[in-house]
Parts: sequence; structure tokens; C-alpha cells
Amino acid sequence: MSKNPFQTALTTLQEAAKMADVEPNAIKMLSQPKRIFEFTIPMKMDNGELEIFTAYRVHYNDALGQVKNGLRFVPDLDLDTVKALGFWMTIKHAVGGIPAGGGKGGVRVDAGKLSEGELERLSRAYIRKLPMKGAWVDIPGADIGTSAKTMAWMLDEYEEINGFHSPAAINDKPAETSGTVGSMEATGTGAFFVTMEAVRDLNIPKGSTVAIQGFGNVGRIAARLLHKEGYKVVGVADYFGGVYDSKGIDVDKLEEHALNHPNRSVEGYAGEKAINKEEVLELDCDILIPAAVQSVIHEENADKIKAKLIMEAANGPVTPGAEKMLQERNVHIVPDVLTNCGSAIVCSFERTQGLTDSYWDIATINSRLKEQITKAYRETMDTAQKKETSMRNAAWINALQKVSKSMKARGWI
Ligand SMILES: NC(=O)c1ccc[n+]([C@@H]2O[C@H](COP(=O)([O-])OP(=O)(O)OC[C@H]3O[C@@H](n4cnc5c(N)ncnc54)[C@H](O)[C@@H]3O)[C@@H](O)[C@H]2O)c1
Repeated sequence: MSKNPFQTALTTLQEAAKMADVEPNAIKMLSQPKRIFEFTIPMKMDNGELEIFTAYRVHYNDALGQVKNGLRFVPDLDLDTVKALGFWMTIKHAVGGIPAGGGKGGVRVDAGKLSEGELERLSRAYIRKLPMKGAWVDIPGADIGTSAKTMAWMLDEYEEINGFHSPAAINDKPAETSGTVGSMEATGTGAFFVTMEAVRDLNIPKGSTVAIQGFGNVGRIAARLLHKEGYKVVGVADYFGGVYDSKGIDVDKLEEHALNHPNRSVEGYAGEKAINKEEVLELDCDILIPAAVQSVIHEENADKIKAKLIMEAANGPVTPGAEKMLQERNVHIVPDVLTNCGSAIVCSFERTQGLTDSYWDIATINSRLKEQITKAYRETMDTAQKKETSMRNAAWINALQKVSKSMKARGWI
């Protein structure tokens, strides 16, 4: 398979199109982005030298609503990556029942090497130079290399340009600057709600065992909620190391340990035995949650996976070859576009709060997140059962049908 991320996305689209029964023109439209912006940002650095940065924004498809999603400030950003990510967001929004299209963008820059002042000037310049933006067109949010801080600068710049407040124009702002509470926890919380649905369908009772790879924003929150719900977290590992305990790990204590570790790692936590990031995947457990990086479950380790249920909290943790092997053993996989769409859902709540100037408490955020992500799970499961196919295929079928119906109604196809 091509290493070009956009070619990979198109291959996936062609495969999904075969099952989804949507008309060829829908696939033709979805094979190209609606708009691409590529521009340069010349900027005087602190040392007086002029640097010229390349910036992108892709509005991949906006049939379901204004585009939204992240900006990456990373040194290896290229247009094909941005196009591919915009495409994935189009699908994820459709799966999550989010009234938004898919967008992505960023700047080719090593954000870690910028001074605070340079980062602020670059963030503000990006928004100044972006041709189309705003709550009803395109809402940029944070991604790798950007954060709540950069998004607050962008919001401020946008409001200065326009001369009025517009809190719904930028996502992932700090809660105190008309952002939303719960955005940092949204993906882990959403993954927990989806897991609760899956365990009910598969009759995996409380007290069953869980292994988690990755203990960052997503894995840590999922571990905390599953532990609180009465599931036994027996193994956790991250990049630096991990721990196994057949009696169950006290996740509160593990969080405290990680907080005090120089790399925020679970490495060195006292349990039955130390394990590494590969061993955690092969533990004897009922539920496995890969919540770190892509392609960790592949053809070389798929036959060693013992879990009955894999919740894809990370993006693309199971390779297609491994998925085939796991399906033959009836291992149930809940795909990434569904399991980790919680942050996309809460981002859309952030926009709604900004548009209505009414800000919700965490209980409201979580109850609406639960309602929406559970509905997305049920829709996916219904399609999987009706079409006798996997949850991944079902999620794609539903997404392609939603987007193509809207394109049809709009007269695009
Ligand atoms: N944060 C979100 O809202 C969000 C939304 C959708 C998808 N995701 C995906 O979820 C995954 C985790 O995101 P996060 O926000 O928790 O990231 P994070 O940076 O907060 O944490 C990543 C964790 O994974 C571990 N890790 C890194 N490389 C590893 C490796 N090779 N093997 C094992 N462990 C490794 C790190 O040590 C850390 O514990 C990523 O794939 C991300 O793309 C995150």
C-alpha cells in the first residue's frame, strides 16, 4: 500500500464505497477536497532574520455543515497529509452524528523551537491570512503543536480583525475564554461510554479485565472511568514501561505515580510485574484498549491477542491484515472513528455554546456526550447486524450514506 496518506485514504474510500451502495458520483466528489488553501507566512524571528513558513487549510467536504477540526504546527506537514486528515474528519463527523464537515490545516514548523513570542505571532498571522473562516464556514481547533493557548490567540486575532466578539469561530480555547469544560477529557470519556455499550452487547460483565496501551489524555481517562465502574484494569503500559497486576491496579494511585514521573509515565509503578508496551497488548484480558499510536496490532502479533473486545481509542491501531486474523477468531473491534469521536463531539458543543452564549457545566457536557456517542454506537451496530459486516465497515457505510444523501439533496451529485 502507498505510503502517501492521501492515497491510503482514497484506497479506503474505494473499499468502503463497494459496501456502502452509494452512487459513483458521491465517491467522485469525496475523492477530492472542496477547497485547498496554501499560503506563506513571512515572519521576522526574534533574531531579526526573516523566515517564510508554508501554511495549509483544507475544507475537505462541507455537505453536513461548516468544516471544523485541528491545526498542526509540525515540521513535516505536507498537503497530502492535510488532505487525508480532512477526509478522515469528514467521516468521523458523519459517524459521530456531528453537523459539521471535515477540515484540517496547519503550518510546516517545529513549534518546539519557537519562542513564546514567535509562536504567538505565527498563530495570529495564520488566522489573519486564512481566507475563509468563522463559525459558519470553518472553525480551526488544536492538534499537534497547537494548544488552548494558541487557539486563544487566534480567537483574539479573529475578533480584532472583525471588530466584534465571535466565540464560536475557534475551537479548543481555554474554558475561561468562552471555551468548553470537558474538552481535554472528551475522547477518553467518549471511549468509556462506547465501551459500556459494547460490553453490554457482548455480555462482558463488571469485574472483567482490561489492558490499556497509552496513559495520556485518552488512556488515562478511560482507565480511570473503567476502574470506577468496577472493571479490573490488570495492565497499563506507555512508551517508557508498564505494569501488570492480576488482582487489578488502583488507577487513582497509578495516575498519581504518573503525575510524579519525569515522563508522566506508569513505568516503575509497583505491581505483580513490569511489562513493556508490546507485552500489554498480549495480556490475558477481556477488553484491550490501544490508546497510544497507530499500527501496534499487526500480522506478527495479532494471533497473540487474547482480548475478546478491542476498543480503538488511538487512530488506526489495528492494521487491515491483523483485523482479518482477529475477525477469524471472532474478536470484536470497535473502530477508531467511533471509539475516539468524543473530542469531535465536544468540539461541536463548544461551537454551540459560543453561538448561544450559554456555557454548560461538566455534568451537562457528559450527559450530552453520552447521549450522542451512544446513538452513534447503536446506529453502527444496527448497520453491522443488518449488513452482517464488521463495526468498521458499518461505520463507513453509515458515514458515506449520510454525506452522499446531503450532497444529493444539495444538488451536488
Ligand atoms: N486527545 C484526543 O482528543 C484524541 C482524539 C482522537 C484520537 N486521539 C488519538 O489517541 C491517541 C492518544 O492520544 P492522547 O491525546 O492520549 O496522547 P498523549 O500524547 O496524551 O499520550 C500518548 C500516550 O501514548 C504513549 N505512547 C506514545 N508512543 C507509544 C508507543 N510507541 N507505544 C506505546 N505507547 C506509546 C505515551 O507514553 C502516552 O502515555 C493518539 O493516537 C491520538 O491520535 C486522541
